[in-house]
Amino acid sequence: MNGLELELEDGFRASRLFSQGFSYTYDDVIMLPHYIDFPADAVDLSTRLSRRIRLSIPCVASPMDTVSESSMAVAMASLGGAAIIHSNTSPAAQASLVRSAKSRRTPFVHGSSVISGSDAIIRTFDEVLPAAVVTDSNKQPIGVVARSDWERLEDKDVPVSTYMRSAPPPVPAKYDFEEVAAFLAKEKLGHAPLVDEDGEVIGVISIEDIERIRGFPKLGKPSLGRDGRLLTGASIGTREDDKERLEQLVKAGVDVVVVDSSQGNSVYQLEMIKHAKKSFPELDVIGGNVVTIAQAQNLIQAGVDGLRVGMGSGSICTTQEVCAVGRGQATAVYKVSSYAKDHNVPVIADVYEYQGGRRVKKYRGMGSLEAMTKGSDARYLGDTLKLKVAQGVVGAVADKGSVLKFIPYTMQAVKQGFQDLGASSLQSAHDLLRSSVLRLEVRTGAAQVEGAVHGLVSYEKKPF
Ligand SMILES: NC(=O)C1=CN([C@@H]2O[C@H](COP(=O)(O)OP(=O)(O)OC[C@H]3O[C@@H](n4cnc5c(N)ncnc54)[C@H](O)[C@@H]3O)[C@@H](O)[C@H]2O)C=CC1
Ligand SMILES: O=c1[nH]c(=O)c2[nH+]cn([C@@H]3O[C@H](COP(=O)(O)O)[C@@H](O)[C@H]3O)c2[nH]1
Ligand SMILES: [K+]
Repeated sequence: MNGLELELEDGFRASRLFSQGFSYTYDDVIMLPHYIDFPADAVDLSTRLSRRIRLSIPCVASPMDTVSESSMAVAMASLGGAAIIHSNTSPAAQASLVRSAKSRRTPFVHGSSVISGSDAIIRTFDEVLPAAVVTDSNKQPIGVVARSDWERLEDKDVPVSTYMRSAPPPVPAKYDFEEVAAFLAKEKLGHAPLVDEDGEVIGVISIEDIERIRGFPKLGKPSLGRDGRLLTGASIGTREDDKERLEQLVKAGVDVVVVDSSQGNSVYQLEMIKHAKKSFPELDVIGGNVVTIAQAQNLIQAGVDGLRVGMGSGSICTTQEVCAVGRGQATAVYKVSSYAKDHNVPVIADVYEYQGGRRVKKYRGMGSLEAMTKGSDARYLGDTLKLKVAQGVVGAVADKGSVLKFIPYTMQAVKQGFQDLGASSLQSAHDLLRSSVLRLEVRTGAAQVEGAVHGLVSYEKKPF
C-alpha cells in the first residue's frame, strides 16, 4: 500500500482489526455505514442453526433452567428461531419437556396451569393465567378453576374439588392458532384444557391468550423439524449417563442437541460428539463452548454440525474472574467463525446484551451454586473434585415482556442496522465482512459514552 492509499484508507478490515492482540467485545467495536439501495424490510435474516437446520431468524434461547423449557421452545420455534431445553433435571423430565414442546403448535403460555389431583390446595395462582386445569392421576382433565373463583375464596386452604367447575371440552394441541380461536368461539368458552394425542393435559388456553397473541406482531415463518412439528432442541452433558439422556431425548423427538460445557475442547466432549454422531447420524449435534480456532478445529474434526461461541462473557458469568480464562466475545465470534465457515459449520454467538425493561425476573448462571445444587452437582463433585467453586451468579434481569413481542422488534432493529451497512441479508453481511468492504473501528471510552445517551438530566429509554 503506498502513502496516498494509506492516507485514504478508512476504518479497518475485520481481519486486521481483530489481529491486534486485544480481546474485543461488541461495545468496543463499531461498524462504519456503507450504501443503502434496498428497504430495511427487505433484509433477509434467515440462517442456519446447524449444518442441516435452517431458521428464519438468527435467535436461539440458551439451555438454562431459568430460560428454556417447553413454552420457550414453542415460542422461539413459532417465531422462526429455536430454543435448547436445559438438562439441569432428570433425563425423563427433560424428555417430557421435549415431548410437550413437540406436541404443541401454538405459543400459548401455560406456566403452572395444571393442578394434579382433586385434593390439591392452590396457595398461589400464576399471575398471567386466568384459569388452571385439574387432572386425575392419568393426567386426564377432571375440572377447571377460574382465577376469579380462587380469588373469591375466603379460606384458600381447601381442596380444589370443593370449588372447581366441571372440565370444558378439551382443545387438541395439534390445532393451530386460528383453529384454537374458532374452537373456543364455537363452544362459547373462556378457557379450556389443551390436551396432547393421548388426551393428557399439557396446559390451559384462554380467550385472553388469543387476544394477547393477536396484539403481537404477526408470527413469522416457524422453524419446523423433519417431523413437521415445531423445532425443539435440548442440551446434554459429557458424563457417561448423558448417553442415556441422549437416547431418551431422541425418543422424545428432539431435532438437535447441544453438548453444553464452558470449555468444549475436552476429551469428554470429543467422545460424546463421536458417540452421538455414530448412534444417531441423522441428528445434528452442536458442540461448545469454544472461543479459539484450535478448539473449533478439534470439535469440527470430531464431527460437530454447529458450534457455540463464548466463554465467560455472559451476564451471569464469573468464569473470567474465577479462572482467568475466556475471551472477549466479538473477537471470539470473529475468530471461530473465520475458521468454521470454511468447514460449512454454522456458529452461534452465545450471550446476549440486556437493556431496558421495568419489572425483573429471576435469572441465574448454570454454574451458580444454586443451579448446581438443583441438578448439576455431578459436574462439580466428580471423582476428583471435592470442592464446589461457582462460575456464575444468581440474580434478576429486567423483564422485557413476551418474547413474541420482544424478538420481532429486536429483529427489526437488526434489519435497520444491516440496511445501514448495505447488507440485504445475513449471508451478505458475512460476505461483506470477509471481503473487507465492511469497515470497522475500535471505539475509545469517550466514543462509547458519546454513542450512548448522554448529557441529559433524566430520560426514559423505551426501545419500542
Ligand atoms: N459459556 C460460559 O462461559 C460458561 C458456561 N457455563 C454453563 O454452566 C454449565 C456447566 O458448565 P461446566 O462447568 O463447563 O460443566 P461441565 O460438565 O462441562 O464441566 C464441569 C467439570 O466436569 C468435568 N467433566 C466433564 N465431563 C466429564 C467426564 N465424563 N468425566 C470426568 N470429568 C468430566 C470437566 O472437565 C469440568 O472440570 C453449562 O450449562 C455451561 O454452559 C459455566 C461456566 C462458563
Ligand atoms: O460463566 C458462566 N457461568 C454460569 O453459571 C453460566 N450459566 C450460563 N452461562 C453462559 O452464559 C450464557 C448466557 O449469557 P447472557 O446471560 O449474557 O445471555 C449461556 O448461554 C451460557 O453459555 C454461564 N457462564
Ligand atoms: K461475565
